[in-house]
Amino acid sequence: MPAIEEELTIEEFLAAEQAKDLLRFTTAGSVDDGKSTLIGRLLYDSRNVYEDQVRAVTQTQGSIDFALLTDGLRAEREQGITIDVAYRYFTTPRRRFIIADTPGHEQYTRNMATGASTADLAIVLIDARKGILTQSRRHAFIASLLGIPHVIAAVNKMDLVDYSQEVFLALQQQLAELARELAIPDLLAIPISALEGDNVVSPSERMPWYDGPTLLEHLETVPTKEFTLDAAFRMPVQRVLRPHQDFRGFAGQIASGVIRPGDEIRVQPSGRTARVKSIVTFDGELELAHAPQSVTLTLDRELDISRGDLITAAQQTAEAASLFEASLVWMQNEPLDPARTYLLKHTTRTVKAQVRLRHRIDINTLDERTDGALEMNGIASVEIETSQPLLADAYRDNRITGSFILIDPETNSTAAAGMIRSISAQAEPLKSREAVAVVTASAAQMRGLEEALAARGHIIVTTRVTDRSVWRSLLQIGVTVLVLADRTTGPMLAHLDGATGIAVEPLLPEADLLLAVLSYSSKERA
Ligand SMILES: Nc1nc2c(ncn2[C@@H]2O[C@H](COP(=O)(O)OP(=O)(O)OP(=O)(O)O)[C@@H](O)[C@H]2O)c(=O)[nH]1
Repeated sequence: MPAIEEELTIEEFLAAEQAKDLLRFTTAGSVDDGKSTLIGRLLYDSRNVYEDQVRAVTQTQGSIDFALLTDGLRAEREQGITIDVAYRYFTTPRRRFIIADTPGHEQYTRNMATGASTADLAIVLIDARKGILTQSRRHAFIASLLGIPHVIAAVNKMDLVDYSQEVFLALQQQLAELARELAIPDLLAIPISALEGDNVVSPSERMPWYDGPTLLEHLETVPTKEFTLDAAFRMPVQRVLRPHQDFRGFAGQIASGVIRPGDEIRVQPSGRTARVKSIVTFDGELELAHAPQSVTLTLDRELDISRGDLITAAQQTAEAASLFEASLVWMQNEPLDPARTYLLKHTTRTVKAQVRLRHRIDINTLDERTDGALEMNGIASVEIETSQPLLADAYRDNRITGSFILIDPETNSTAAAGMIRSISAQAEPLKSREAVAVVTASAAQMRGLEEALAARGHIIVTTRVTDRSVWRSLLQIGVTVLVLADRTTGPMLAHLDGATGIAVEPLLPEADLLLAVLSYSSKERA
């Protein structure tokens, strides 16, 4: 551990640590490429291991087994972690780091997706003797799929190729091509020897031809906040706070962007705007807040805001959509079943979702395949339709409002991680009319449907199932009438169909709730 410098009190030391910025990174490599050795070397050379941990892995001849060091640390961390990713923390004078270390070679994709979902950077290990293998391509592909902005290709075991510049340059060129092919914006190749310590923390004397940064130097200086600060302001509302009559605040974690008192915001889905009056935190009011801080906003006017709403920059709003294209990384044993309804958790909301498989991606060749099922560790392009609209962005614009997880409603376990690729322009399965009347038995169902319709710009006339005369007259004046019926009221619709000349057109035939459009059949009109 780095020694606490004499002149600092413990409080000062902790405050200094907190003030340092944080880089999250993940590591990927094939078996025996040297991932454990590299992490051990990185922690040891940057003085982030305790002496007793070092003593335990020092061999009789005095050399340290770095892989064993990592495995020891890994075993300590693995207890109680359900998914197979160990998060390891270390710090240098310039930055704090969290490594999402993904051991286990079987469930690589799933683990990598879990570990990498919040990563700023991925280290892909390559054995200098073997070159770029199918697995290296796969790791780089997953990094690009997950939108990790920075990739280090650590060309390891340079000691076994005599620290050859030619070997490295050839690999560097192939890696640059791979980066172009996968649209990875920043890929840096670094020649290292994890075992000997070359270019990991200290520059290598055996590779004087290399004039780039060492691995740690690059980790310490690569930009981290570009996404969260440059992106449009987004804050999903977690709670509405109303401790007394005079205070009403909206609490949540800022997903992206910055906010200041006086900024104009918009609340979605209602679309209403207001200005930020104050930004309240435990430590007092702020003049500026940014992702990923948790804050409470107060506004200059009363707006009806509830949990699950999204506060955005007034002019840069998210899309309200219930139909979109996404990439999925499948994470559970049972393959995707398109006939089932899954739960979809997106920021602070959970809704029901239907998933249609477009094609799977062969992760080794990157080919698209329309045969076969989407199984554990598989990646696919899918179309998703949700029961209520999400307030979402494309993943490339926002990694938080652009991502979601699918939950298996039977087991409550995570079925898949998803990234929104595009929000469909045809997210308009309802007939576009100026007004829509909704007939429903329950207020709870009503609220969900109202939101969905409002988000699509419909005007809503509310009526009850029993108010037949009301919706019949609405039909007569040409208003689209939607009926949201459940299993008890559903049969009533079937009865309608034959007896009254009103056509019933189910919109979501598979859903638990029957959503149908009513119109007079042509027979009746004629
Ligand atoms: N010569 C040489 N050997 C290395 C280097 N890095 C790792 N090794 C050796 O390669 C073997 C595999 O290393 P590990 O660190 O266990 O590799 P790994 O299988 O990727 O690690 P995990 O999958 O994380 O367990 C070990 O025998 C290491 O000593 C290197 O830079 N040079």
